[in-house]
Amino acid sequence: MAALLECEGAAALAVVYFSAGGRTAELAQVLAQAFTQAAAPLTTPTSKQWRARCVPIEGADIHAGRYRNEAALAVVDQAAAVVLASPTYMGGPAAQFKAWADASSERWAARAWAGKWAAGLTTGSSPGGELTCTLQYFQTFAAQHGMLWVPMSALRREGSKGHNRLGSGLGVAAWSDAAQAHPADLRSAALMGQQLAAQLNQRSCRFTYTLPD
Ligand SMILES: Cc1cc2nc3c(=O)[nH]c(=O)nc-3n(C[C@H](O)[C@H](O)[C@H](O)COP(=O)(O)O)c2cc1C
Repeated sequence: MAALLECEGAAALAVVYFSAGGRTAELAQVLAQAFTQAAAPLTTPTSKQWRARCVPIEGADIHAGRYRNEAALAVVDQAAAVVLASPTYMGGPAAQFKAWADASSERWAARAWAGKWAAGLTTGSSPGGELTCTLQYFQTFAAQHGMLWVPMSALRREGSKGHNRLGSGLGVAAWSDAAQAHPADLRSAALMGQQLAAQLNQRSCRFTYTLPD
């Protein structure tokens, strides 16, 4: 099998999230903002401005269990990287997120998202609430699409400037039993945004394949 690697200059990040109570949304927005800020100095006069765009998964777009919002899916088509974000519900992503993921199956068949970068973010009310299971699902989903996984590279750090409180390597794992996201988790989300900007600065690649006869 011959594989042809194509590199593109333009890049943008889609942050796809479901959030019922606002904590995942808060983290997703901080991540997106940190990406856009970190990417701004990387923009050249000839390249597109690198921006992150948040794509909320709305319950109103789910009909009889099926997610139907082609415009929202198309945001990912245009992006070079995607962040998959959902609260952990019963040890996995929320059903609303899964409905969105299932709606990407035509793109899976067309290899439309292959070669994009992907990262994950989840929230829970408990530090031992199987957050890792949700991140593992996101990684599996990314692999099915042929996307390239970006792990959480920052180690656990305690203290007033701490981050990655759970020492997660798979992605941003945040937990709070309060009404808002924890400051350390907001820093984790920002770090992931910065990391994705740095990743895209190194290389933005799309793959096409020539299958054997
Ligand atoms: C149906 C349901 C199931 C949940 N399951 C888990 C779980 O398995 N693990 C956990 O840590 N938290 C669990 N939670 C708590 C949520 O993950 C947590 O409140 C999360 O921060 C909510 O995110 P949001 O504010 O973005 O909606 C669950 C909440 C609901 C409503």
